[in-house]
Amino acid sequence: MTPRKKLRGLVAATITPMTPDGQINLPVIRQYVDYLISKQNVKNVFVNGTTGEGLSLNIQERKQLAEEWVCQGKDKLDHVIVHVGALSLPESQELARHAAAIGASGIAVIAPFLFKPTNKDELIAFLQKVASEAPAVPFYYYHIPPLTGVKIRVEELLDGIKERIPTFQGVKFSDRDLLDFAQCIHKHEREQLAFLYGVDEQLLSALAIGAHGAVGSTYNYLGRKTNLMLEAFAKPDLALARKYQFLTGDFLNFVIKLGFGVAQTKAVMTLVSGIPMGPPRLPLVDASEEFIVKAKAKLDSIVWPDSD
Ligand SMILES: CC(=O)N[C@@H]([C@@H](O)[C@H](O)[C@H](O)CO)[C@@H](O)CC(=O)C(=O)O
Repeated sequence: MTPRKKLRGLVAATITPMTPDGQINLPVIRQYVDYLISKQNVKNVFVNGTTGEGLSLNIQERKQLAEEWVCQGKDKLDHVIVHVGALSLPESQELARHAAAIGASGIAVIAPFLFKPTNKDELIAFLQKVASEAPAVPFYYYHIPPLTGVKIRVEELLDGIKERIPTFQGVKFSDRDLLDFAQCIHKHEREQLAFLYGVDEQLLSALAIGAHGAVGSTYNYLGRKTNLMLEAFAKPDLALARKYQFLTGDFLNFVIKLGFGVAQTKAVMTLVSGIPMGPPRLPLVDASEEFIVKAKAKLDSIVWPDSD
């Protein structure tokens, strides 16, 4: 897939649909692609990331999912970014070569998080070994310290990164440290990079400091509302943009208090889209019936500015 457009705007961190017995449910991807485009106005996806349970899948499953998204997204989606990070360097390299071979429009890599890099040079060395396996594919660093425990500041990581990784194209920044994020944007203003924010409930703050877009789980089912927030911000109509952020925040605040993670995201997506996302894979367990009832009631109670 040769991207015609720069990576901008919303990117859905895709969920991995599974059958009730826990196999990946590939036939659902076609419907999923159409749903994202027609109902959520989202035309970029990030496959096999956190929301996609990428690190809980085996290599074969990850390849099959990547292929299906690229194939079903052909001439429909703008970007299919495949997350190829793994704890094992050879596995990550194999996934990178595979993503290149199938025509993914980008690859992303998370920091290894069992044996962790202890400094910037160790992390770059790992990222470089993966990126070099796909020398014609844009490369994104996936920063998610709340899950990896790797807290190397991105601002420092990016210093000189282009010399080591010529395909470096940007960062998916899933952390609340907006000072670090702002410094990345500020220091690389002149380069054609994409700084994508990954804490959906704080996206408006990230837009204010120059985020080029966002990757997140909620854009699967709140993509249309979040796109209206982006439009309001661009106008600029900050009062309206805030309304959307407060309302999506109100929903997330509610479900986070109930206990919210990938399993619950799967349940909410099934509820909203009607597409069966199935159960999560252990150690995650299904969302409770009580959670689903309460989440639905909360979503139904929200009065959005565009439905006035
Ligand atoms: C920790 C986590 O899962 N963060 C999500 C957010 O989209 C998150 O679900 C959202 O902000 C709600 O808290 C994304 O940053 C993860 C993501 O993009 C991915 O699945 O690759």
